[in-house]
Amino acid sequence: MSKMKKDWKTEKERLLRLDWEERRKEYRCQDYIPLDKIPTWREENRSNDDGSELTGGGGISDKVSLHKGDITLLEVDAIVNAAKSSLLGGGGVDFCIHKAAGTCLYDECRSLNGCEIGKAKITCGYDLPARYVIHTVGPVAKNHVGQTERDDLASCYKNTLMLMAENNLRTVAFPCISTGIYGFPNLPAADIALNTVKNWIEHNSEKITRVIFCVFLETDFHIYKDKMSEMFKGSAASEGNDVPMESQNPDDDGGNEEEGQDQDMTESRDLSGKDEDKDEDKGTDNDINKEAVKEEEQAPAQKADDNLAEPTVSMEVAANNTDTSNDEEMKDSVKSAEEPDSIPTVSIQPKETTEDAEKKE
Ligand SMILES: NC(=O)c1ccc[n+]([C@H]2O[C@H](COP(=O)([O-])OP(=O)(O)OC[C@H]3O[C@@H](n4cnc5c(N)ncnc54)[C@H](O)[C@@H]3O)[C@@H](O)[C@H]2O)c1
Repeated sequence: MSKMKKDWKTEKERLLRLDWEERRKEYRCQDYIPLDKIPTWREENRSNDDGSELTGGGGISDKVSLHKGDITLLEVDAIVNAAKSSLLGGGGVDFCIHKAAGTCLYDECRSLNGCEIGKAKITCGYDLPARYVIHTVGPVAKNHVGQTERDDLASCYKNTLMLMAENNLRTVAFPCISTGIYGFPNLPAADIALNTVKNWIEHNSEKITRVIFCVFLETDFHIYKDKMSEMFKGSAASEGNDVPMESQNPDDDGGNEEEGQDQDMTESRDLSGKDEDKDEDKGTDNDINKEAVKEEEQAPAQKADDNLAEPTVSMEVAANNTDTSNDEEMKDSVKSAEEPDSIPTVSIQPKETTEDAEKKE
């Protein structure tokens, strides 16, 4: 039975008025993960192997978590989408978020007129357990990481956190931005993510309760675990004097911020076309980062409501989705995801546009 088409503005207003209890009745998936089920780094790593108390990093280790799993299940103020510049959905985590949020997310994204690399834009979370989605566009690195790519990736994390603070949101989950299709090597990406977030929390700790690094690949889990163990090891006496995070990648400076650079949180690269080799979305989706996609585990099924079978969306399926720069195809692929157990693996004939539908009413 076709569902009544919801107007995203009305739906957004209604949902954002609800408290958590009422919101929970609206989640598409009932196996959501509440924040209190995600331990902080300190809670999870009470002591070192030799039993010594893990300290250092001051309050930061009480404000960050490492979580391996599907970001669409996390019940936080906002989850971050590694989006494409059109914001009209695609594959990977972008596909999973749109699929779990429903078509209102797509409709609101269309009203945003895209997003520049390194910048961030916010929408409602709709059917997700997260109240909001912050969409950010990472750099296309294709395994080439120059200063531009490092700065752009750092800007994704900084601008997302800025947007969180501007909207008085306090709990956020990040995927490993740009490390999938956009081909940013996992190690330097993790360095940049952890150092940028750490620097931001050090200057804004009263504005944030929790930052969750939500990894999906086993590779990333081990990279983040090692780096976070390093970052938060040390005596109380050296509080705030964390071990600097050097990339283990010899030819990478790890994106460590210059002293004082982290004061300017709104900085993102000037996109006036100065950077000829910047190749935003053209052909990027053909550069599927085969390594990352090969290792992908099955994304946990999104439990829709009872009468929908539990489609399993693997990164492979998501990654092989036809590029949906054509917004109608994306809309259809999200819509069909709401119908019983259909996961689009081929491009779908564009149906009527939103405007056509409205004309009919
Ligand atoms: N054909 C397409 O249009 C197409 C195909 C694949 C990906 N994409 C996406 O790729 C571009 C962004 O590249 P990217 O490397 O920043 O993102 P990405 O390719 O989605 O990978 C980013 C990270 O997210 C991880 N991930 C995947 N699913 C989940 C999940 N459910 N929960 C948590 N983490 C997850 C993934 O393993 C990787 O570590 C955008 O165009 C976006 O649409 C597009």
